[in-house]
This record gives sequence, C-alpha cells and structure tokens, in this order.
Amino acid sequence: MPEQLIIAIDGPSGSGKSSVSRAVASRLGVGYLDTGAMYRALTWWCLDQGIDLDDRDAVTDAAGDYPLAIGTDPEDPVVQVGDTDVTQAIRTPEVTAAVTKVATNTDVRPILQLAQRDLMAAIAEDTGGCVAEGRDITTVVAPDAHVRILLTASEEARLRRRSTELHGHAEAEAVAATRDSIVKRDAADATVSQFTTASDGVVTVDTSDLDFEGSVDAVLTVVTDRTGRVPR
Ligand SMILES: Nc1ncnc2c1ncn2[C@@H]1O[C@H](COP(=O)(O)OP(=O)(O)OP(=O)(O)O)[C@@H](O)[C@H]1O
Ligand SMILES: Nc1ccn([C@H]2C[C@H](O)[C@@H](COP(=O)(O)O)O2)c(=O)n1
Repeated sequence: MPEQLIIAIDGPSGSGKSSVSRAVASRLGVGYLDTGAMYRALTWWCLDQGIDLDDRDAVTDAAGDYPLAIGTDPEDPVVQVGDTDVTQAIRTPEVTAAVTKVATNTDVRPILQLAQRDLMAAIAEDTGGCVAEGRDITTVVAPDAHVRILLTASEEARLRRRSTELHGHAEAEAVAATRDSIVKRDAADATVSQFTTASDGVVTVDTSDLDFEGSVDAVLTVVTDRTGRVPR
C-alpha cells in the first residue's frame, strides 16, 4: 500500500469530478485539489485586473504571479486570490464563459501544471495523500499517480445534472440554457487535453446510470482494487 496515495481523476464537464473527488478524498482522509478552480481563479484575477484575455503574454505573466491560495480540505475547499474569497465568484456564468480562453492558452498550461504538481506533493505530505481532478491530471500532471480514473457520463446525464444544479430542474428550456457551458466548453477544452477517452492504464468509470453515492462507491472500489486502501 503506498504511503502517500495519489489519485488522479479527469473527465468532461458535469461528469461529477469535483463532487465525487471531494467525497472520495473525505472517505480516504486525504487532501483534495480542484485544478479547474486554479484556471477559474486566474480568469477571475485577469478580469479583475483588466487584463485582456486575448493578450496571451499578459495572461501568461499573470499565471506566473497571481496571488492564489487554494483550499485543499475536501469538506471546505475555499479559494482565495489576494485578500478576496473567490470561492463563489469563480463559478459565475461570466467566469465560466471566459475560462476557456485561459485554459486553452498553451503558454499558461505548463505554468499551472507545474504548480499543480507541487501542490499535490505538498498536500500528500500534509495529509498522506491527494485526490486531484481536472482534464489532464491522469495524462500530464500526474501520469504516475497510483490510481488514474476517467470519470465519464453521457452528455444527456451531464446536461441533466448541471441543469438541475443551476436551475433546480432539468426541463427542456433549462437544459438548453446549460448546453453551451457543457458542450461548447468541452469541445474547446478537448483541443488542449485528452479527457474524452481513457489513456493507457486509466480506468474508465461511467456514472451515467449511477446516483451520486454509487459514483463515489465505484471510484472507491477502483482505489481499493488498485492499492488495497479501504475507505472509512
Ligand atoms: N452520479 C451522479 N448522479 C447525479 N448527480 C451527480 C452525480 N455526480 C455528480 N452529480 C451532480 O452533478 C453536478 C455536477 O457535478 P460536478 O460539479 O462535480 O461536475 P464536474 O465534472 O466537476 O463539472 P465541471 O468540470 O464543469 O466543474 C453536481 O450538482 C453534482 O452533485
Ligand atoms: N486540469 C484542468 C482543469 C480544468 N481545465 C479547464 C476546463 C474548464 O474550461 C476550466 C474550469 O474547469 P472546471 O472547474 O469546469 O472543471 O478549466 C483544464 O483545462 N485543465
């Protein structure tokens, strides 16, 4: 059994990566890293500072020195930039619509990927492990993780979940309003990361027909099978 358990989880938008990863980290008693929150916080910072997201060099410079403090407690993953708590602000439709420009900036990505590796090592040192989730964790950030999972769900299920989360229901109008933030964003993000099919050694967990607890249990089963680690 590895002393410091590293778990990498990738998947498309709305597949349940964040919520499932947090629950998995809690059950294993280890820290959590939401790498999407790092791209979102950088986007928030650029918008706040008046940095033009089309100015690749300016955004790249910002990536190197934005004052990010990312919470790694799966029960309360607070995100702060400078003195501002941006935990809610980075989830607004404005940031969600803009983040793709930052995440597809190929000069920004290596800077955040390096920071993510360092954070994962620090979290594992502190808590005995780390569950990190995003789009390129299994392939680029942590290809040597003890457990690598591609968490998927059908487009229909992902739209239904996000629509329910944002609008309280999944009626046709709400689903249509949600479509861009899932389908368009995934198409753009997929131009720089591989999260639509599993790479070699990555286990696919399809949650289309699972409820939330079922998804958590499916991931924990893979963890136990691969590492012998039993959740609490
Ligand atoms: N198996 C599931 N069944 C039903 N609902 C789920 C399931 N997994 C997650 N959800 C719900 O779906 C919504 C989206 O999940 P979550 O935010 O974790 O997805 P995500 O993959 O992290 O998305 P994004 O990459 O866009 O941040 C949440 O409201 C979550 O509670
Ligand atoms: N490792 C990652 C994590 C996230 N992204 C992109 C994908 C989204 O456009 C954006 C925000 O992610 P979310 O919070 O919706 O999971 O960041 C990425 O390219 N690589």
